[in-house]
Amino acid sequence: MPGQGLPYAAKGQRIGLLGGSFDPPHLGHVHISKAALRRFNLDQVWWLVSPGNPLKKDAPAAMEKRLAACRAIADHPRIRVTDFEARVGTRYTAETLQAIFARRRGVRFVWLMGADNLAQFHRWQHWEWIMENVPVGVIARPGDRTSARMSKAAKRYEGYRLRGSQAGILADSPPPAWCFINVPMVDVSSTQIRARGEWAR
Ligand SMILES: Nc1ncnc2c1ncn2[C@@H]1O[C@H](COP(=O)(O)OP(=O)(O)OP(=O)(O)O)[C@@H](O)[C@H]1O
Ligand SMILES: O=C(O)c1ccc[n+]([C@@H]2O[C@H](COP(=O)([O-])O)[C@@H](O)[C@H]2O)c1
Repeated sequence: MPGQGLPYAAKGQRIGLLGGSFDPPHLGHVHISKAALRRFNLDQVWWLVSPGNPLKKDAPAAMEKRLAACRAIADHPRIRVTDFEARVGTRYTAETLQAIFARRRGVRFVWLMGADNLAQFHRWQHWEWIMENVPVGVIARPGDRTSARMSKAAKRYEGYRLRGSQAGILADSPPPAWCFINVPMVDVSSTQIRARGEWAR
């Protein structure tokens, strides 16, 4: 089966998947990727540049523009950028994960997201399947810690939450397993950058 732009990973490696609109990418993405590499004991983080978030009504900037900006800012040997979702024709994370698992057997994946996404995770297609099929690492984000902790997904899977001190074993933990890590927070968002007129769609 062709890789379709999926980075290489050896069997047994621990890979964090950071899905995002990256419209535009910013230092918050770099910061949480580095924090995830360290705290979740990962070998790589792959940025999955989304063709378009199914819950966002406005289309993002062109894929080529976002990919180029991601590659420029993610200048780190263990962060890889891919347009895999556009190549396989999916924008739903559950489908993306199935496609990745089929192409990279024996690799240990962790789904990464900021706290704002945990707060609305129960609106994602097949969200319970996601929780039950991949460990999930959640990274603190300014303003979203409480709503994330009180969210439907957090409550439903509270019994499967690893403490922050156990973050290093998340990738090796059979799902459901998730972990919220408190890291120094970087208050930047793509919305702010677009509002300042520094990025055109
Ligand atoms: N500053 C940040 N701190 C923590 N997580 C972040 C931060 N910025 C982005 N993320 C996380 O990175 C992932 C991709 O984010 P995305 O590309 O949507 O950026 P964004 O800044 O949230 O964009 P927008 O403002 O357009 O919604 C999401 O899981 C999001 O929660
Ligand atoms: O699968 C879904 O239903 C779903 C709903 C909302 C968001 N997502 C994914 O969540 C990731 C973060 O999206 P965003 O726009 O907040 O960067 C990105 O990979 C999206 O495809 C996925």
